[in-house]
Amino acid sequence: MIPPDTPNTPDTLDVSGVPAVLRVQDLVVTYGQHRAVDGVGFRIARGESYAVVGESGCGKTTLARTVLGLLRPAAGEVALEGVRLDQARGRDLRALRRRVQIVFQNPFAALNPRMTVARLVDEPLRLAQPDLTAAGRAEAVSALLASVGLADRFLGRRPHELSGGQCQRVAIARALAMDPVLLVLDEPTSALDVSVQAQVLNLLADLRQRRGLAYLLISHDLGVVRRLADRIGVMRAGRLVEEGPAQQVLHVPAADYTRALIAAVPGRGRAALVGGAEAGDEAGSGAAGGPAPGGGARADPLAKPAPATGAAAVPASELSAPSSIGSSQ
Ligand SMILES: Nc1ncnc2c1ncn2[C@@H]1O[C@H](COP(=O)(O)OP(=O)(O)OP(=O)(O)O)[C@@H](O)[C@H]1O
Repeated sequence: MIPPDTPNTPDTLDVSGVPAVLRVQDLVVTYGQHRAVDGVGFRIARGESYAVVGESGCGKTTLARTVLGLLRPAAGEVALEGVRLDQARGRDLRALRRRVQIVFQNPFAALNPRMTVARLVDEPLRLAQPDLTAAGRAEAVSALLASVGLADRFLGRRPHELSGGQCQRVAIARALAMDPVLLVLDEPTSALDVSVQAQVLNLLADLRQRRGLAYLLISHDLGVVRRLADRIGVMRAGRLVEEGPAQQVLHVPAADYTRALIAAVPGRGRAALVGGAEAGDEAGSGAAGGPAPGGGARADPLAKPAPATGAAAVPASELSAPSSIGSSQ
């Protein structure tokens, strides 16, 4: 058991007096001489959704991989519910890593094509609740699928027999099976058809409310950010250049760089960002589903292997076996 980071000064507590779900402080992550994350700090409270936005290469993925315990920082701290992830090793690290799950951009790539939906959701459940009987797990799988809007008739299907939106729902159910406190959402809708983007955004918004989950959202798409984020951190060249409540950052940005980012959102996307319902909603769903500015489909960046000379990767032996992070890449 790892002791909580010491001491819990008021500075490390959120407003409710409990440790923040995620606290990142003075974080530095390097690839050789290159500081991909350079002194970043922020915190996410229970049930809060925090978006990190910034152009390609600013360090969002590196930050996410470090929060997931896949990269070791060169300096600074990452704490989950007051427990230092950056200092954890072995079994403690694996236990902590289960508390943070990720939903990847491309749900097809994130699911083993040979497994049925039932097995895909059962797999992380076995890890999270090893004492559950087979009957208990079957019940739990059904309940998890129901929570993401999929009926039991999907249990026997494989990923190629599902739509993109259904695949993403299965990926979300897998993540939920680990009973996380924090979900990292890596461009969770940008590989999906526009018609289903809004549905998945609604599901994510709904799950957060129902389960009190916290989100770390990584996105190029300011329409998605507007829909899901309570607060926004704007990242540039490894640093946070602005942070604040979503409405404030999107409507009265303080930094020139943020203004430039918003100005770069083209046509409909910009309307979705600043205009509200009529501009970005999908069929009255209440979600902004505009296309990502510069955020078209791309390979899952979190899945890329760490280079031999790069940031310190956490050894494979310390990664928990098949989680929605592990086997899905
Ligand atoms: N494995 C690596 N080895 C060396 N340099 C890397 C590696 N991964 C990322 N970098 C560099 O670190 C910086 C941050 O990259 P990162 O992938 O974190 O950015 P990003 O904001 O997630 O970009 P994108 O939105 O395109 O995914 C970039 O300059 C990138 O070239």
